Amino acid sequence: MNSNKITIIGSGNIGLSLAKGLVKSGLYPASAITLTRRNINSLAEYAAQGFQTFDNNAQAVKNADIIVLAVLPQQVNKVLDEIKPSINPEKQLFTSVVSGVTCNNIKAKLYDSLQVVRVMPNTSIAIQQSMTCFATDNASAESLKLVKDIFDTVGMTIQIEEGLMTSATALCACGIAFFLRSIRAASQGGVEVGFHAHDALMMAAQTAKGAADLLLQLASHPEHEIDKVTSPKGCTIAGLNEMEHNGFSSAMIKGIKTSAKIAGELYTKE
Ligand SMILES: NC(=O)C1=CN([C@@H]2O[C@H](COP(=O)(O)OP(=O)(O)OC[C@H]3O[C@@H](n4cnc5c(N)ncnc54)[C@H](OP(=O)(O)O)[C@@H]3O)[C@@H](O)[C@H]2O)C=CC1
Ligand SMILES: O=C(O)[C@@H]1CCC=N1
Repeated sequence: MNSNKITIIGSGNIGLSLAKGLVKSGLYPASAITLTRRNINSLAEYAAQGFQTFDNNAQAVKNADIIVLAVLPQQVNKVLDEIKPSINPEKQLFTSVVSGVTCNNIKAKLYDSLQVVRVMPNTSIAIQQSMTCFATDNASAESLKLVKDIFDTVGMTIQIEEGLMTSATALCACGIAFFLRSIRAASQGGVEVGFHAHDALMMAAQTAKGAADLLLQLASHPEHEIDKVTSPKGCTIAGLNEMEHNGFSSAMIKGIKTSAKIAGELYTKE
């Protein structure tokens, strides 16, 4: 178990998913994690589980070894102004999951000497299945190892160039929604061909999980695995080609490009 203390500023969807994942992984006890939000009543159930909860960000960061910024991009500036007097740039490691906010944006508001690591997890971090990308322009190898070790316990990690963080947001963080919608669509197709909705959803989800695991466990290429499914003159190629004629791959590619573009513009939007 880790001995350092984490403060998550902005305990909404991703902040709470992270907190749950870290406790589930066994790396941190709930008591080592501080959660903040303005509406602190919404955190009552987490306080009951042993998390520290605050509605005062400045107070909440004082004893933290690691700070995780998890508010919306348009909420960042106000929060950074609030916590600046309580930050110790020589002792604390600052991480941010906020889309579109660069390490330099954060240092410009806080301290140049502060070590900042941008981290892009997704909501499956709550069940230790996140694909988490991280990047920095000034953190030490030791700090990066600390971040990697933490996020490795709640899924897979990859260090990337900071310039690719908005692309990572689209592919991996927004990606959860894209794949969920694909599964939902598959289940709706399943209902049309005869299954009850509940069964169809479970069948589609397990099929998607199996497809993903074929790639992850066998290090295989999708088209190689697709070739094994598509019997000549068969029903798979007929269905797949019908989907492609209707823009299946194109829709996913265009959606990811749009999300990446918007992710890069979020900080400037108030
Ligand atoms: N959702 C996702 O899958 C992912 C999101 N992200 C990024 O994470 C960030 C948060 O997204 P998400 O969790 O979806 O958003 P949410 O709106 O669910 O969470 C933001 C939280 O911040 C709290 N908050 C707002 N202002 C303050 C403040 N001044 N002090 C303390 N807490 C505050 C809000 O609670 P209250 O109003 O009570 O203060 C809210 O719970 C975004 O920047 C997003 O880009 C990154 C990866 C994945
Ligand atoms: O939709 C958003 O802007 C955030 C960032 C990635 C996932 N959710």
